[in-house]
Amino acid sequence: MAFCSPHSTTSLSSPCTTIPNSGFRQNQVILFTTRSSRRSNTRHGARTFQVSCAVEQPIVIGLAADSGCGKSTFMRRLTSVFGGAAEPPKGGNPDSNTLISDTTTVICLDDYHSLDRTGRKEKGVTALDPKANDFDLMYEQVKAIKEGKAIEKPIYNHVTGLLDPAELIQPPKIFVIEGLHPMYDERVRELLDFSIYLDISNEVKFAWKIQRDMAERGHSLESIKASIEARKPDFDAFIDPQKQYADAVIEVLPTQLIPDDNEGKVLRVKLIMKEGIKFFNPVYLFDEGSTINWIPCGRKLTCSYPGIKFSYGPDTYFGQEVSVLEMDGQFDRLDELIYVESHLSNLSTKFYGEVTQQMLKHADFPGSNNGTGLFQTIVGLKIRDLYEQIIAERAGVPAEAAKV
Ligand SMILES: Nc1ncnc2c1ncn2[C@@H]1O[C@H](COP(=O)(O)OP(=O)(O)OP(=O)(O)O)[C@@H](O)[C@H]1O
Ligand SMILES: O=C(CO)[C@H](O)[C@H](O)COP(=O)(O)O
Repeated sequence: MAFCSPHSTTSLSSPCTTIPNSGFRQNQVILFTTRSSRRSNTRHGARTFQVSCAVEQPIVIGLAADSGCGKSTFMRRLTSVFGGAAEPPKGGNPDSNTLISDTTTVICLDDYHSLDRTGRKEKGVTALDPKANDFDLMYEQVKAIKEGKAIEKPIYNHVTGLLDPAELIQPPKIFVIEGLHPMYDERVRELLDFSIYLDISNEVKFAWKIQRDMAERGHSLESIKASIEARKPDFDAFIDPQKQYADAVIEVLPTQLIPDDNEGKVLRVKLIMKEGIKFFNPVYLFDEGSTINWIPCGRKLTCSYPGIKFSYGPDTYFGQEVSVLEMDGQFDRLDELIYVESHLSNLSTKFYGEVTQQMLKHADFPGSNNGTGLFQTIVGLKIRDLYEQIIAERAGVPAEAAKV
């Protein structure tokens, strides 16, 4: 059996053993290419490892949204679809932003901030500004992972506001990059097998921020307002435009069921799904391609005021053909969701009722009683399906044979 050593420069085709104490898996040959020389010393030597042997080539998913818009919640739902719990890297930095499960590794793109909190303040730029982020390194490392190579990714520490020493990330089956800029850089965008944008309207964002930052972080109403206002120009310039590139957009708006509602508690949520994406068939209600309005409240679905309304139909989004599924209102009883599920098609479930089961399992997550939770769960199932189809195509077998 071949043996890999840290300074090996040969690529071996035969299986190789794990480097002792390195954390590397079996069947990987590692060629260390230290790139710390071109990094500032605050980077603590981010490195790219070349790996050969029979390693997996991950599929790469991008999830874009502003801070506090539900990315972590979405990631927890996605991981759960694959059946595992996600945890930070074992024995690593307690402030790591990475979450690893059996199938997925989720990294936070804040780790590619090139300026720490003080640096941003000195230069007068926000974290949303591309000038505060290292897109070359982001591209290099996402590409390396996609090629099945391990990386040493920097860590941005949200507690201290500093750039911490890098952490080792192995290529998983599914690699998710979540954060402010997954679709900003064209090179990174090209590496994505699927992309999602969480588009939270200003009114709703404000309501969620108040809820979290006042209740959990002790911020004042004025400081929350000021922070949203301060971010807005850069959000509009650099974050929001990414939604045109997303394969699926979850748009969250105030309800239309309550006139002049400004509480932001009842939500109208749209799932905008691009047509013509390989391995992604948009979900539909009743009849594919028709325009449908459906009020399911009545004998089979309990609805208190203001009720629930679904809509579905074709549309265009940034000049591209899309299907849009919309839910306005909220569920009173989550177990009754099965009634709605039975009227939706192309859900990519493995058994009847899987959407309802997932939603019930995470009834305590934010948004479980409305379209945010429902559509996040559906997109999670579509990603599982996409993964299985890509793996099947690579292996030249029918998709059924690659089911996880
Ligand atoms: N679907 C939802 N319905 C209601 N509130 C929500 C929903 N999703 C998120 N929130 C609110 O927003 C907060 C942030 O959610 P989450 O941690 O998932 O977002 P995030 O984008 O990962 O945030 P950050 O980038 O700041 O870590 C939650 O604590 C909750 O208050
Ligand atoms: O928009 C953000 C991404 O989640 C953060 O504001 C950004 O990462 C800066 O972090 P900090 O709040 O620690 O200065």
